[in-house]
Amino acid sequence: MAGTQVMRKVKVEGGYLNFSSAHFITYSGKCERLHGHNYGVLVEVEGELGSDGLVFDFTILKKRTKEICQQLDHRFLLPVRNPHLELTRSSDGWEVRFRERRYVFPHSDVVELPIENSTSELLAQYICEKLCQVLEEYPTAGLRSIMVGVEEAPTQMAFYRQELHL
Ligand SMILES: Nc1nc2c(c(=O)[nH]1)N=C([C@H](O)[C@H](O)COP(=O)(O)OP(=O)(O)OP(=O)(O)O)CN2
Repeated sequence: MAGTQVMRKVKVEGGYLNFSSAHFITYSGKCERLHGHNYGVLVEVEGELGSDGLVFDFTILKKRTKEICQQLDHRFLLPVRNPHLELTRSSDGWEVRFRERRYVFPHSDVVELPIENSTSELLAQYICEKLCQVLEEYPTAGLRSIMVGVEEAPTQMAFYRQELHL
């Protein structure tokens, strides 16, 4: 029908799209205690149908998202841009201070993230931006947007959506 715009979407979630990590966030002048989550990740890609009948291949989307999850798995999520933490990098690890509290993490246990806080919102943005870089390896001219959701717990999830090819 003339004037009708068709929007298609593919989504991958669940299964092995997860990571288990330690973190704490700072907010309202406080800093949480160190704790962990079994995070779940979902990715939605919107776009036009390609000549082969796919918007984007599920298999590639899952595989490349999983690779990003694996980089975060079993690590401490260190938000290196957090203005409320005193961070010192040395040859044997990271020292993290918040007021009287002090943590020391060996490099092997840390993933350094270029974000201000390890909230689900900013983790979703980080994963989305990493995924966009990776997807440049594939034909993506028909894609219109990508959204990543990060679930901290079954009752709470944050999303980040980015328009593509504007
Ligand atoms: N919008 C957001 N709010 C909160 C985030 C977040 O990432 N985005 N994160 C947290 C904390 O990291 C915290 O780990 C989760 O808080 P909360 O659910 O309150 O803590 P519990 O796991 O103990 O929850 P219970 O359901 O009470 O067991 C806070 N807010």
